[in-house]
Amino acid sequence: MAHPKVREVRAFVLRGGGADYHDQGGGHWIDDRIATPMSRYPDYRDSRQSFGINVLGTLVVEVEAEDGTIGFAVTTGGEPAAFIVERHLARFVEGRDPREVEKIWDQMYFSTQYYGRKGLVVNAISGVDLAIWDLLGRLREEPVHAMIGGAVRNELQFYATGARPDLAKEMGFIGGKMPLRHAPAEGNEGLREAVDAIGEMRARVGPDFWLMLDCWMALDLDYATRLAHAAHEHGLKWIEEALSPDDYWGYAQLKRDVPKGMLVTTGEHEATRWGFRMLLEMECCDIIQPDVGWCGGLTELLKISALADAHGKLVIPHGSSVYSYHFVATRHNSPFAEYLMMAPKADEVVPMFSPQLIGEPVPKDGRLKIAELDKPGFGVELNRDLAMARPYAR
Ligand SMILES: C[C@H](O)[C@H](O)CC(=O)C(=O)O
Ligand SMILES: [Mg+2]
Repeated sequence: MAHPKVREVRAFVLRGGGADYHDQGGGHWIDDRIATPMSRYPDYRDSRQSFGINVLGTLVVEVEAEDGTIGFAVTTGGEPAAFIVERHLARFVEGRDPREVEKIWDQMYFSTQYYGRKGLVVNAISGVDLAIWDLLGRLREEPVHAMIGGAVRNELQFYATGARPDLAKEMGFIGGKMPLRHAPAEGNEGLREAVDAIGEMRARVGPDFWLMLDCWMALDLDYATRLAHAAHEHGLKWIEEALSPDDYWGYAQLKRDVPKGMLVTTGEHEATRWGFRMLLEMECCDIIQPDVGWCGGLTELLKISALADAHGKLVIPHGSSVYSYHFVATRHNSPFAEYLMMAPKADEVVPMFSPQLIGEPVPKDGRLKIAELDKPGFGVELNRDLAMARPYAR
């Protein structure tokens, strides 16, 4: 059957929120004091922007077919990722049938393996892969979830990440994940403050609401274990990304040492089936949290998810808005999704990738009907009123 080939791949850079959700203005909870691996340096403790968390900005990838249909995706990676897309990856997509997602992915990954494998390069690959899936959906007039097996439920349920799990509860979410503010360099006093903050939040949300803690790679094994035990009395459901993503051994030990009933989660900074194989085979966690815009795209997430399923583990993707929702709809081992509270005070539900996407669905009462995803591709449009640069146009 004839199918339009890809005419051109284009990579743009955009600033200000959106897919680079850490690129927010002043006063946003996400740039408040949050524990990070850089917290060991007092100069970089108060704001993650101080050490450059938002230097990259958003990457927009467009893939245009010969008939003029354009698929697109947004992720992080900014200008360096735009270079990789235009000057390296585009050659494996242009002139190709977009249905060859496997071959294209394979060629993008193995041609960059000598300088890639994780991080920025796989981030760039993810952007191209998602844009191809969006293009395929538009060409076939099918939502992405229908092309990857179809929805297994009628609606998605969400937990919310943000500074105010108490408000998330009022908004109908099934749980709230709060950021950890203090890192090991701040000593036992910081640990006590962290546990008190969890206790205070528990008092506000009551005994049954899921309460989780995001540690953004800030801890060492000893501190994470002590924190987990101290937080257990406040019914902490899971401790997330406690350690460096490279410390598989530490995660395996932490999972053995946390109090019974507390879950260990990680994986938002992990990539590809090979990275997740380490987490799964070494029994590092209970839930893996790949970010579809960083882990290798949807083509790779499907493999990661099958691997997790075979290990009896849940896949709850990190953030990623519609790019996650279409996936979560289709997998029994993804029973709920994350919603990142992008309102500066975490006090209202706003589109996660605002202002970059138009028509981005948001949870209502902590839920989203799959019918809202029933549009071609990922079902969103790019806000073309925003200033986009194409630094590496060919
Ligand atoms: C709140 C966390 O520090 C981070 O910004 C987001 C994240 O890790 C998550 O949503 O999970
Ligand atoms: Mg996290």
